[in-house]
Amino acid sequence: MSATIAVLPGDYIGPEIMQAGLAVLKAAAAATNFDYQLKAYPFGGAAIDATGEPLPATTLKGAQAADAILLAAIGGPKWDHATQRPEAGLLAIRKALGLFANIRPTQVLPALVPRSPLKDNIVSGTDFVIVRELTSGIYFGEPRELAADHAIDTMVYQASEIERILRAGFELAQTRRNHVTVVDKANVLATSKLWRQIAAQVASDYPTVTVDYEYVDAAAMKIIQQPTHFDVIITENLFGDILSDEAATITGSLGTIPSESRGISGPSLYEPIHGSAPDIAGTGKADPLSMINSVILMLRNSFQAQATADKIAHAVAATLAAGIMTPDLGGTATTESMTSAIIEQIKTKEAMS
Ligand SMILES: NC(=O)C1=CN([C@@H]2O[C@H](COP(=O)(O)OP(=O)(O)OC[C@H]3O[C@@H](n4cnc5c(N)ncnc54)[C@H](O)[C@@H]3O)[C@@H](O)[C@H]2O)C=CC1
Ligand SMILES: CC(C)CC(=O)C(=O)O
Ligand SMILES: [Mg+2]
Repeated sequence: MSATIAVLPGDYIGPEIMQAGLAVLKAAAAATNFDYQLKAYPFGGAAIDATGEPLPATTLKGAQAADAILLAAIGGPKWDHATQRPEAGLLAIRKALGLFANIRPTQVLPALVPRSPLKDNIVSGTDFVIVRELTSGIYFGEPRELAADHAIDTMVYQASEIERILRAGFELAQTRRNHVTVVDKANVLATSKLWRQIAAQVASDYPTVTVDYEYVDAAAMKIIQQPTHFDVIITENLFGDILSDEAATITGSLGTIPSESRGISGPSLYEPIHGSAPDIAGTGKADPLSMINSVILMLRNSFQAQATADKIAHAVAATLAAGIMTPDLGGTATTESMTSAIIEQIKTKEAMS
């Protein structure tokens, strides 16, 4: 049966990197007989322009009906003063699909060690995953108010929301190096104190997993100072948002990192962790790897299409090893030439096999 993929290209560099991801998917699927169909929907700023809403009902329905969702990125200055912002659509689709667990890998590929700002041997071997709670916390809490003389945001967590994300993280750790770091601000925040209590209970169900606790400020430092310490970091929505951009940077570039957002049931959503990069849109400088790596994650986790995913992963590694990379990694390739080089690798390997 053919896999149905909902495609949400979004704004600014979104359509540029989506085109790259889909071109690579097409080449790898042809080489491995992976059968799929794409259905594209407006989302974010593009949807506001087309329909007045960042998440039109047809887009949500299409996403719900798909086997997996590929999203590039939304938002940007064009909609800064619009009645509705594209980001509202992003929060709404995550909530509507119940995508509470956001998995953000941080892995320094061998070919990219010299491109990391850390560059030394602390970096090599860096391979950890941030498990970010995605549908609660301060991005969703009420009351929320913006007045001339004050503003309010509210951080709320239900115990059940904390427990399910902790369990997702512990389960993941069991498939990796059996180590969890719970990141919070339990010296100040009530929500974090509850996280620690529940983490201690959940940990007792996973005796093979070692656990440590870090305050978020210290964790931010340790990610730079000792990134190989981490295996699975579990944290709440806001902290995970911030720490994952920081962690991405030590891999060489924010422009390479994918993510998966999953719920209890229904399709997962795969997207780069970065935004729509309005500063480089239309220049050919957008790194397509974040989108291509999101395609790889989708193939592995939603479709168990390991051969197709491996085909792309090997082509990416070979392309980087040949020194072909976009300016964010210090190279001179364009989005298009990088994508073509990866497709060429897929076809060359196919011809040889
Ligand atoms: N999931 C999503 O769609 C997200 C959307 N946003 C939205 O994106 C818009 C822009 O936000 P920014 O704060 O500028 O963050 P951003 O992540 O778009 O860009 C930050 C920096 O990273 C660079 N960058 C990002 N992706 C890149 C890529 N693939 N290749 C090369 N360089 C890349 C950009 O050029 C920029 O210098 C905002 O409206 C924001 O709300 C932000 C984060 C996530
Ligand atoms: C609208 C934001 C919460 C998007 C973002 O920065 C992210 O998900 O990483
Ligand atoms: Mg973010």
